[in-house]
Amino acid sequence: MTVNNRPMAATGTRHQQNKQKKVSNKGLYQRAFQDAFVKLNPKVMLKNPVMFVVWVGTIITALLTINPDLFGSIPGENQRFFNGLVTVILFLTILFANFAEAVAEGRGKAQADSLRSTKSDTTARKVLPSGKIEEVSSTNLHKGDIIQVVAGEIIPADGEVIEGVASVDESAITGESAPVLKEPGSDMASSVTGGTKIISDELKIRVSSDPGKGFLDRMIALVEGAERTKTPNEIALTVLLAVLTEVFLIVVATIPPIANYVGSPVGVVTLISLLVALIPTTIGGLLSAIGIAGMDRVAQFNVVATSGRAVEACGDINTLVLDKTGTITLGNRLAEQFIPVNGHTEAELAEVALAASLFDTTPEGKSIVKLAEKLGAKITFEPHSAEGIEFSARTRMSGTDLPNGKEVRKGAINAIKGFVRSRGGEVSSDLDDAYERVSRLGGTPLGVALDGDMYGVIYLKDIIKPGMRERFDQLRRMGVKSVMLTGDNRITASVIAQEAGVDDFIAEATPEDKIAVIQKEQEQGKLVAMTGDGTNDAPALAQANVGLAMNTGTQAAKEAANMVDLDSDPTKLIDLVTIGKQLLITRGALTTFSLANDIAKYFAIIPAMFAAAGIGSLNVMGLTSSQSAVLSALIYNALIIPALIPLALKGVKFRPLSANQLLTRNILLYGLGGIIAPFIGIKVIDLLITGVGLS
Ligand SMILES: Nc1ncnc2c1ncn2[C@@H]1O[C@H](COP(=O)(O)OP(=O)(O)OP(=O)(O)O)[C@@H](O)[C@H]1O
Ligand SMILES: [K+]
Ligand SMILES: [Mg+2]
Repeated sequence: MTVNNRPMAATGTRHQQNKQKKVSNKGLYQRAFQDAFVKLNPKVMLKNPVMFVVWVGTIITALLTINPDLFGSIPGENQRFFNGLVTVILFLTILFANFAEAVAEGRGKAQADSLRSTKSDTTARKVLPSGKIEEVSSTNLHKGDIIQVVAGEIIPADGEVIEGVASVDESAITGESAPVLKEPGSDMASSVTGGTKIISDELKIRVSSDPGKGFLDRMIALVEGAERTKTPNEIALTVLLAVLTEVFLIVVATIPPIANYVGSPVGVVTLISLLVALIPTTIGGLLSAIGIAGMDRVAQFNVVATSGRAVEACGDINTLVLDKTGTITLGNRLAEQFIPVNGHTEAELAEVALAASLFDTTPEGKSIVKLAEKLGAKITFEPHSAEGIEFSARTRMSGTDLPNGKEVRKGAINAIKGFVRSRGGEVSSDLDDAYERVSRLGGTPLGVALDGDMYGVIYLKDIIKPGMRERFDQLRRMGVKSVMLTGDNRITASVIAQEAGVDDFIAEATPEDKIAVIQKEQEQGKLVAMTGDGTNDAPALAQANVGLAMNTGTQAAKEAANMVDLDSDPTKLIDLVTIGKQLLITRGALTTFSLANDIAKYFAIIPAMFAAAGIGSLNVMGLTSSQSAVLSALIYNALIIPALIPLALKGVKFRPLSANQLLTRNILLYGLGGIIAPFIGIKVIDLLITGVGLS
């Protein structure tokens, strides 16, 4: 199964189509072709040691084309036409490698252009401390400034809404055309992004980023690859390839004395050809393209990664920490039923539940009000003289302080039990039956109390997202353990955990528990990924090796995380793990293939070199002539790069197997394939060039 055609990734697919529309492929290749020449600059080439050796080799063979006797003359060797052909093939090898990188960068560059077009310098209306309004350029807005934006205007900077309610079109950033409601206070809806457009009403916004440091600026720099630095894995592989190149350089340098000894002197051009054929040009030429394509694939899933390192880390994740509500379940928990206890009636419970939810703006709160009103409950106090107590993850309760001094609360069962006892009440024995009944259905039970008097339980119904079990099974096969973290009670947690098929769960978790769980895993040497959206998730997101914040989340969460999901779909972490693994596997597979190729090239060129010494029996491939053998090996060596560009960009087909199974499979496929393919390829090229009379 590949990442791209997975049916679950419905949002990803939709946005992929979206992005593809913005980026035309024709322009992409044209630009990449130009960039391939720009990258010939030796300063750029130096970053890639393998290709730099080819670059130096090309210059030498070019000189030897102009003056074949530059390094003295060897009979039958110094031929201008042959040298010229080698020069052209080596030059194309470099060009193909540069083209691979340029194509990989292309989509990001085009995306950056389209983002930049939404980012125009506008005039912003800054609200001065005196209350007066001053017009300033949006480039002069700083953190902490207060600005006013009205319908039809582009929001000039990132910020938090402090006044007003308005709908905002965020399609410039998310590709999602449905407008989003923005209002102050709530975690989900109060943060706005510069470059998005207000389509109704007006907002007062406190600017949260300095000029050039906004979300859009960061995103442009990221997709453009300006901030791309090699990841630790990539550096390690580059060093390995450089060492291999050096080893082959030494090996090739020892050939002339031996060749002279056996009476078959070898020319410089043939030696350079052998060197280029043996050094790992295939993986050397495709390495950065693979990394860039990984970042790009993440971007196509509408996720912004702040570094290639984060994308790679996804591939090495051992433990995935997810929260329950909204991640494993659909999360629109709606009140389904009131279950009275302690001798109260359903109507009494509905009335207290209504009072406790009057100021609760969460979807849960609103749904409780709706159900209570449907059952005929009425408010029996003056709302203006009552005070709403907001829900917090720490208290796990919300409610209302009534004008008559009484307090109504609703919340997690243990929290409500604590509240009732603290008000001198007793927990009635039928409460446990009620909450267990709800929990066994996988629902969230909320206890309702008025001071020390327990009224009953609200059943908040939640549904597990379809296909979760398969996704966790898949993760398990990849060796990734899933842990569900929830503020909900043990029974509900275990029911959902079992049904969804997670490996482990932690119930009644506080924000502190979240970070502790991650630390504990990391102490055992595990790499941990986590999703979250709230300010109280921020420390855990920063602690995790991969933190995926929801775009609807708070600024704090987004800054702490190293990835932001623009669609706010937490299950995307599963796709990211797949992309990360695919990136690592693709790199491994192409390295294996590249190195395995050497065997055939060796058998093609070495016999050719010593042909004059009469050891033609070495010519196991039966190639036509010495020159056609060298040229065929070099042409194969050059053509294999563009031939593998699609694989480097798309990634090796990914199967959810354990690391060991994958290794065995890939060594078989890319190792054996890498040994066999060039024997066939070189032989075919040899027949072709002999046919057209090139040699
Ligand atoms: N609006 C609310 N009013 C009162 N209590 C609530 C409200 N929302 C949730 N609760 C209770 O608080 C508990 C913790 O909720 P919270 O949303 O913080 O959970 P969490 O830690 O994010 O985990 P998850 O979202 O996965 O359940 C809930 O299980 C529920 O019992
Ligand atoms: K090579
Ligand atoms: Mg939650």
